Amino acid sequence: MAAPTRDVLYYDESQRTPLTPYLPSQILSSSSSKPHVTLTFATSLDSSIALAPGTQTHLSGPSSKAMTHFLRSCHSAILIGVGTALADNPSLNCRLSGVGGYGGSGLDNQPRPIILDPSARWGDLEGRKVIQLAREGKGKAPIIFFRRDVWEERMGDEEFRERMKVLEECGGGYYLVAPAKGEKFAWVDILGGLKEVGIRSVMIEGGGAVINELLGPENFPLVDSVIITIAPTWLGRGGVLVSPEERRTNGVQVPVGRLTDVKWVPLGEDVVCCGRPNLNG
Ligand SMILES: NC(=O)C1=CN([C@@H]2O[C@H](COP(=O)(O)OP(=O)(O)OC[C@H]3O[C@@H](n4cnc5c(N)ncnc54)[C@H](O)[C@@H]3O)[C@@H](O)[C@H]2O)C=CC1
Ligand SMILES: Nc1nc(O)c(N)c(N[C@@H]2O[C@H](COP(=O)(O)O)[C@@H](O)[C@H]2O)n1
Repeated sequence: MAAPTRDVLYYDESQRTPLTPYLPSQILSSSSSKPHVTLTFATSLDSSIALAPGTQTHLSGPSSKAMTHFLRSCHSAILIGVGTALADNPSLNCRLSGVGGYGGSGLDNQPRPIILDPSARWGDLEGRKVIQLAREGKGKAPIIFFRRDVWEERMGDEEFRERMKVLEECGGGYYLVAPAKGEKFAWVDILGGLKEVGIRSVMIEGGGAVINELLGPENFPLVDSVIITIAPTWLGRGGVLVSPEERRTNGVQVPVGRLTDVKWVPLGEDVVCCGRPNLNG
């Protein structure tokens, strides 16, 4: 069945050009050990991505929302942490006119949702939008990254086996990783895993924990492009902050990171900041 028109987003051809230098190139060398990584999110003027932990806040205006969906159409996967999956119940598909399920054929240009859920917290798959959309042919089904030991233990449990069946029946799957620290995976392992399952480019959308990890000095070099929507609003204290851990050199506090090749693109009332990690700055 055709998608209702109100769901479909449009993003003008002329607005796409400024973003081109930050997008994954169509030809990625097979020798690259990781996919192209675009880190992207929407923030307030006081660096909050949500009003409070566990809640969803709409920051992007209509034009920057359409831009986000254009970005989704340019990547083979979208990745989020389970905190976002639980808080937002997101669709994680691309609702741009002309992509598969929204006027295009099959699942053309639909990204694969990836959820980092090391401890298997994301349950109730029947109630998840991403699962419904996969069944309706309007998006791909997710691949969940679990801790290997947690997955092995949980497979002893009937409810979890049923969950895996639901996932596989709608075309999704799972990938098992050994944690590097606590429940967390090393980002090189996550990106290596994505490459192994055939992902050539990934758009990492959040949430707070994921973004702050990637902005840290160890992981920032793994990021190829950063595309941030800044909305003209302050959310106030108590929100989900983008603020990576402080960094010290010889005991002196120094900036954590900086962008280079920067471009600012006004979109409606928002402004979009594009750049690449400045690894010398
Ligand atoms: N404004 C925006 O653009 C966005 C806002 N959000 C907001 O962010 C909030 C959610 O953020 P958080 O609670 O910080 O959750 P999160 O989405 O960053 O998920 C955190 C969880 O993901 C898993 N995880 C993270 N890094 C991992 C790693 N290296 N290895 C294995 N597992 C890992 C862990 O289980 C961790 O507890 C929500 O309120 C959501 O609405 C989320 C995405 C975008
Ligand atoms: N670009 C952007 N702007 C906002 O204002 C947001 N709150 C988000 N959140 C991210 O988008 C996901 C929701 O996606 P669907 O519309 O449900 O497909 C949400 O889970 C965050 O990752 N992004």
